[in-house]
Amino acid sequence: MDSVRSKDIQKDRSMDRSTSSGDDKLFVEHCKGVNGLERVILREVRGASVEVYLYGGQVTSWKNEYGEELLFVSSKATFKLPKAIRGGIPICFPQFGSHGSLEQHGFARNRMWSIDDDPPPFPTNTSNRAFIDLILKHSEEDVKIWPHRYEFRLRITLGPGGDLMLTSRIRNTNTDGKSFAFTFAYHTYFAVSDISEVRVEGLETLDYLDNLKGKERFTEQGDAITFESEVSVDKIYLSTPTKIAILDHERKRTFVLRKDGLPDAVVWNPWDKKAKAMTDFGDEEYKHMLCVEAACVEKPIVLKPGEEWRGRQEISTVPSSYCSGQLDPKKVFQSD
Ligand SMILES: O=P(O)(O)OC[C@H]1O[C@@H](O)[C@H](O)[C@@H](O)[C@@H]1O
Repeated sequence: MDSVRSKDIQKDRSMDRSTSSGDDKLFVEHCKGVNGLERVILREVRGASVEVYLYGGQVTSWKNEYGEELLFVSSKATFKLPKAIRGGIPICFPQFGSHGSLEQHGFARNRMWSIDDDPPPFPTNTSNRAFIDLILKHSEEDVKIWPHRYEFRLRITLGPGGDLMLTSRIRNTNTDGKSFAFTFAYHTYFAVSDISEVRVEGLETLDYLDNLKGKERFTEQGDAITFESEVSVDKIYLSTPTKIAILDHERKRTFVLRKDGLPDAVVWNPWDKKAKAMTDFGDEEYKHMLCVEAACVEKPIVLKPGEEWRGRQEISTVPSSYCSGQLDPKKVFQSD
């Protein structure tokens, strides 16, 4: 679907060569993580870092230049196959949630991904040195549950300013002429000081499907979304703007999420009852996390053989000591 111009191809090739030089070890370190699982650490000169597990192709840590953790990972996360790691940024593919016949959130989050040493050209900003390319392909086992061949390439980049970018490129490699359809999400767990101090801006007045009410469609009323009603929240906002802001008043920090190719956004917090029912989640941890997920759920993406889809999420933080009215996500970006 996306065509890449030859100029971009040349630029990318020269960049890909530069990333194999010795000093790039400063930016990309390969090591073992919890339970001996393969892990990659991306570092930027000012001190920001990102950790990625090949298990699930999953980001499990994103720290700013002061070493503060910006993502939530449960203290009870197992880091053990076949359970997905609870926290960070699980990849939901080829199915979001229970919207289909596959296991919840699809299988990409509990498969072992590989490093993609020779990714096809990729138009990127040449100042980005800290990035890793991962790939997941169909296995003969998976073809039995989802009868399609695909190549899923994931580039994870830590920008010089500490921004975290994830770009997915999914290609239909079926040889039987069949198209396939999938739904998708970057299931990002943001770390927050106290859920009752958090507001989400950019989703007000939109339609959403309520997962807790049989996926029925409603329209969000009122101002920005807050979490004080002492019940779990599990909503799929439809056709959302490309920028969403998550404001943590207590910590005076705003997360800014930008997305492309992903029209929907899921907001999830399990609250206390569901938290207690999850074996890999602490009873009180719901207070310190909020999932805001760039997603494509309502209208599945359909790819013909040879076609490729791209979906991108970029997250960054800005200090927030704003008061209401200044919280327009566009303004947050302009000050970036
Ligand atoms: O426990 P899981 O499979 O990781 O899912 C967690 C939650 O993920 C959210 O994205 C879904 O909207 C919720 O319905 C779900 O409960």
